Amino acid sequence: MNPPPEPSRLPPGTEVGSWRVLERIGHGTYGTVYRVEPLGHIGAQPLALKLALHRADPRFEREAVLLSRLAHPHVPSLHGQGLWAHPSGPFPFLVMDWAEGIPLYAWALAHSPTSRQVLAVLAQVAHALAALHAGGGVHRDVKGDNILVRPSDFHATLIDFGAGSFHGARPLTEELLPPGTPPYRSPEALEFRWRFWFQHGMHYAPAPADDVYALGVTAYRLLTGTYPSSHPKHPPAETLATFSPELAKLLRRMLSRKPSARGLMDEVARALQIAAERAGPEADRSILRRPQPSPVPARHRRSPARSSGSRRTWVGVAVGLGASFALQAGWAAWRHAQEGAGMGWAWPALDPARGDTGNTGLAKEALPDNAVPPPPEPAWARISLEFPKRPLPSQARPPCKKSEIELLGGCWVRPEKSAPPCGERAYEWKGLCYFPVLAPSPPATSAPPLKHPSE
Ligand SMILES: Nc1ncnc2c1ncn2[C@@H]1O[C@H](COP(=O)(O)OP(=O)(O)OP(=O)(O)O)[C@@H](O)[C@H]1O
Repeated sequence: MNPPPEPSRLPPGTEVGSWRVLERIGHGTYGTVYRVEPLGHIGAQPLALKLALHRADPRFEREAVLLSRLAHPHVPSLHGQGLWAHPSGPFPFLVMDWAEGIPLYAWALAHSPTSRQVLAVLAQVAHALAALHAGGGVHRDVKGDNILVRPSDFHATLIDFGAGSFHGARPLTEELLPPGTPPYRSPEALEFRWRFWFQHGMHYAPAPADDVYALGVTAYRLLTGTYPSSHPKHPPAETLATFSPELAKLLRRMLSRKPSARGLMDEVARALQIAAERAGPEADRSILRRPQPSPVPARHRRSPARSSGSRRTWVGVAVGLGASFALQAGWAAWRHAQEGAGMGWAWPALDPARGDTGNTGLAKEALPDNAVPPPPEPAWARISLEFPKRPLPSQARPPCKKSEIELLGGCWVRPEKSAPPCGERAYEWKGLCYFPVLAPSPPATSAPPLKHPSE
């Protein structure tokens, strides 16, 4: 007898609930997605069936609840859910609308969209998120990989609500932070982790403002090919100067450190839509250009492996609400600014064709015993935490130990490799990275063992 197929490798023809597998389409950290058709309806409109990779994964129930509550043209509708029987135990699955399209960053690379088209796509996603927020939900994993754009008409669909949550949902993990993808986490979420590092039972309460921030990061990466830094002077003035003031303002607003300054998703959606509708003819130029070949000093050339597939470079877009909109070479300008600053030739830190594979944050304990931990965090360049003006609540105060450094009233350690980007766990101060030294916990409490920040 043949062994039963693995949930990640169902052959065509396999029956799952009332659906038949036609083709395996894609997979993420938690699920494999198949194109399916309803049993007994050969040739019917295909649907997407997402089958859990882990038995009894609670994220699937979450995703089903959120999808069933939302009826929106830019969100797949739920058609059904169930459990796929396997000798090792049941695997949850859900069936939803088939979303034709390719992930956002790959779409931009393949289709060289105009500024207007980019704005329109972002507006569609923002409208979908606004509907979710209006119903008391949050997505918590907004990023380019979770936005599919249909090449024929640039219709966008927001997918993967498995990391989402809604009012009244119980936390699925013991982690301080909910699931998410590191570069897209809001500053307040990162601060929360540091503030409550020691405290058991604390959970960051996800808010719509987190999704607004993540959409800002998505837009930023789409437009510049890189992630924003939380450095106070970021985005650098020279980068923003290459965008129209209106777009720069919108980006800055979505990426504000203060959640209330970002505006509601509904407002963001309307601002993006108005910008897309009213932009002048300059907004009809492509946001992507091929770089002019220029002599590159051999020592600064990228290795063939890293440069393959990224021979297009990103330029900024300039669109906005006013009469005059101008497209300019934002990324190129940024790159030249870097060169001018003595940093040498640099291709974008991120390959625009590459997504943000995987997310993190679902603690192992939230998954049943057959679960493997998610893959390591992907490379997330250019993230650093802004240095706090006062010591953190759980941070050691002076006198600091000999190996520590006293800065702004707190004790810090500098890792050996301390050049920014410092990552989401270290703070940047005057071009170097620091970890706060945690104060010893009071003897009376039963605090968990000390974790080193780099763990
Ligand atoms: N409704 C859909 N229609 C068509 N393709 C889809 C649909 N939903 C998901 N996909 C494809 O399947 C892939 C994996 O789906 P999804 O991102 O939901 O899985 P995941 O395991 O939750 O991912 P992650 O690792 O980001 O948590 C997507 O990147 C996309 O290519």
